[in-house]
Amino acid sequence: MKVAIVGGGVMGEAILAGALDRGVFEPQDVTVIEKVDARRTQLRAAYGVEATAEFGPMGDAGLVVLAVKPQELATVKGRVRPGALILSIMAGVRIATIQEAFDHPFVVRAMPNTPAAIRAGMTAWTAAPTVTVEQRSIARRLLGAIGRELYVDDERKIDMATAVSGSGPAYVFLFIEALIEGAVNVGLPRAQAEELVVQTVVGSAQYLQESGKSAAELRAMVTSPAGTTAAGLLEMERAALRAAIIEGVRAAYARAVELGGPA
Ligand SMILES: NC(=O)C1=CN([C@@H]2O[C@H](COP(=O)(O)OP(=O)(O)OC[C@H]3O[C@@H](n4cnc5c(N)ncnc54)[C@H](OP(=O)(O)O)[C@@H]3O)[C@@H](O)[C@H]2O)C=CC1
Ligand SMILES: O=C(O)[C@@H]1CCC=N1
Repeated sequence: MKVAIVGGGVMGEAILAGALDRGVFEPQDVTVIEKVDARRTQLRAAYGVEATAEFGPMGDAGLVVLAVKPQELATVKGRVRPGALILSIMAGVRIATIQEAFDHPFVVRAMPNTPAAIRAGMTAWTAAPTVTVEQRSIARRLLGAIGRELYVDDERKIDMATAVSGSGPAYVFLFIEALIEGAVNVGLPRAQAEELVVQTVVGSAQYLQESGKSAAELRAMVTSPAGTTAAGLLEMERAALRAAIIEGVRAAYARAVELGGPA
């Protein structure tokens, strides 16, 4: 099957790399449609795929991945062939908008995240009711190649997932940056601070995944009576860290809905 990836940026490349690595695509079947000349050169050299600024290859593809920014959808002028699957990862952009833009019924909407670049992504996805069983299985295989995938039955949940797992890596990186600054603040050299913090975050996430316990239970296990953690947590709660995160997710969700335009 011929594949066209429209937009060879951060996410377009992550999907390409994962799919090639897992044998979901073969390089000779893939064309990346990318307007930045230097990116086309890089992608050709790194993955052995075709890369062009022309939209023509969209018309030959059985699978068209839309990985441009939501605001750039209007600049994508290609036509898709009957029976092809369009898989969009654009934040906020609704299935109906894509169906209308390309006059095409078969649309999957997915929300991956940047850890997809190392096949550790989390993708929520859904499909228009018209999408066939075979097309759904192509989507599942592709998204499974870049990490975990979760099918959701309601398109509104894609906007919710955008605010949680799509944007989530940025929240986690902000927390990591802050924890490193805290470590430096109490006197640790930066390189040691980074090593301590990164493994703490990786180990905590892994422990949560493998222990079968909830985050609240695991947090309680760290928090000794009258100990250091209780002192630290009290200050963070006083600074409304928990409320700030909840409000942040709500704002990201509102922005995803707004990007989709009026209902
Ligand atoms: N980054 C993230 O964490 C995530 C992003 N997404 C979604 O993925 C999409 C892509 O994001 P991301 O990869 O970060 O963005 P990037 O800006 O890295 O990639 C988009 C690329 O497409 C190019 N482009 C724009 N218009 C066209 C066009 N008409 N034809 C060909 N190429 C074009 C852009 O060029 P130029 O830079 O010159 O505009 C850019 O190189 C967005 O819709 C975003 O909502 C989804 C999940 C996570
Ligand atoms: O910030 C954004 O709009 C995109 C979507 C999810 C992550 N990045």
